[in-house]
Amino acid sequence: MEIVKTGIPDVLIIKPRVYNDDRGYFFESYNRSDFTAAGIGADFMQDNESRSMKGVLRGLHFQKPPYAQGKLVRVVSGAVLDVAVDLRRNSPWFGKWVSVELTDQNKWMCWIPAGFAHGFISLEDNTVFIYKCTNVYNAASEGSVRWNDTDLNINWGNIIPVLSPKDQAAPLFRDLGNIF
Ligand SMILES: Cc1cn([C@H]2C[C@H](O)[C@@H](COP(=O)(O)OP(=O)(O)O[C@H]3O[C@H](C)C(=O)[C@H](O)[C@H]3O)O2)c(=O)[nH]c1=O
Repeated sequence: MEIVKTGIPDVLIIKPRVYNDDRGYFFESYNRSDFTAAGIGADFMQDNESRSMKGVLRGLHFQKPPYAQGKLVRVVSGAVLDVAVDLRRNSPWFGKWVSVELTDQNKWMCWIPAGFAHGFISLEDNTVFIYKCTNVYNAASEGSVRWNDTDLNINWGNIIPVLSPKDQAAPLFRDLGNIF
């Protein structure tokens, strides 16, 4: 596998080695020793899956400490533009964002450490998004930030987004307070 640093060095793109043959393909989607050696979450505690029609935007979400989550995300069907926002106040990239297109064709994964808000917009119908989390779900610890916050100025592309009422009403970045 190839590990690629993004514009925020702690957010990594993992490009797995895909073995194609007449039957189809095979690749290792997770390998504890290789991923841990690359600095990617040691103990994952929960796996999640969601399916989204084209335009669905889920995010930007995080869980507050002590339930902060690192996420190893990928697409098994369809395509997303995946976005991570640095919420770590002492980070040189505080308030900065990176994005990467994850598809069932490139089979890329993205590692988003704890301390980031995460979200994606689905680029195709029936996009199935799966991810490993380094902590369990804790509803009371959930936090979010507005997808189109002008201080963040995230480029989500040209698809008109479809959001949950919760995400439509997410707080502004400037109102988040000191979380990480
Ligand atoms: C996240 C989560 C949700 N739920 C329940 C709570 C709701 O009744 C229902 C849908 O939750 P929500 O609308 O928050 O789902 P998404 O909008 O896909 O949330 C995710 O969106 C972005 C992409 C993320 O990075 C987070 O992992 C996660 O917040 O599932 C659970 O039971 N367990 C969970 O871990």
